[in-house]
Amino acid sequence: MANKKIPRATAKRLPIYFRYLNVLKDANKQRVSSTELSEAVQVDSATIRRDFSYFGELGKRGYGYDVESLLKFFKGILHQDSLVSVALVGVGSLGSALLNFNFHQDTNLRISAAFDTKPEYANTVKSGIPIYPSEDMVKQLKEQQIDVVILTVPGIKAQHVADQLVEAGVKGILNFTPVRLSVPKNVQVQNIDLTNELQTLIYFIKNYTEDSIE
Ligand SMILES: NC(=O)c1ccc[n+]([C@@H]2O[C@H](COP(=O)([O-])OP(=O)(O)OC[C@H]3O[C@@H](n4cnc5c(N)ncnc54)[C@H](O)[C@@H]3O)[C@@H](O)[C@H]2O)c1
Repeated sequence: MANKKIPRATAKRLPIYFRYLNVLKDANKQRVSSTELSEAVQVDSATIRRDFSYFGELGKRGYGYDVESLLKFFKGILHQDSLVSVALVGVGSLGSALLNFNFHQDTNLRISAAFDTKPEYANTVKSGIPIYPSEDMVKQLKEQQIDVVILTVPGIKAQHVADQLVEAGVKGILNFTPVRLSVPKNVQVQNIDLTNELQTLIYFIKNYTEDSIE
């Protein structure tokens, strides 16, 4: 069931559900109704039911959802039951901020290695994370069996680095550069474009009244 294809929009909402379920667990709540969940995560209850339906019967009509079992289920689906090591390439302004952030709370994600071309960064430690010279990148990624990389190099270097990441067997790239990367089909790229996000937000503010938002 974990390998079943689900829509991308549903997949993007799973971490939101997971985060809120953790909040409920910390508050010792044993069950949650779909209305309560809907209000907390700001996703309408029909969408939640449809999202959950991709995974079979997760709740009972009139009972709602059992927090503990739903949390256990999402942990498996989101691979949160084991530590996931992530690497970061490009320790500049944005890269340094992300190293410092390092996904501390409530996740199993850790940046465990960083790479940069600047000789002065080579073999130093920043925010507790070792920085390796980029000549060692392919070897280190293979040795440390890192599948996921955060890419924060200048746009002009992005495709070249992406090619090296593919060579190293990386399966997913969180791409902060403005470049649309060309990678084989078995490699997933998630583009984070802050300008785009901001423009979308402004578009929604200008074009949707409160009544028309789903
Ligand atoms: N700074 C922001 O707020 C921001 C926001 C959104 C997106 N971005 C994008 O993120 C990327 C990084 O931005 P920045 O402001 O941190 O840039 P930056 O110039 O401060 O940092 C880039 C770092 O990448 C390193 N680098 C260059 N080539 C490399 C290579 N081949 N391998 C490994 N490291 C290499 C550089 O030495 C440098 O330390 C850019 O593509 C930028 O467009 C930045």
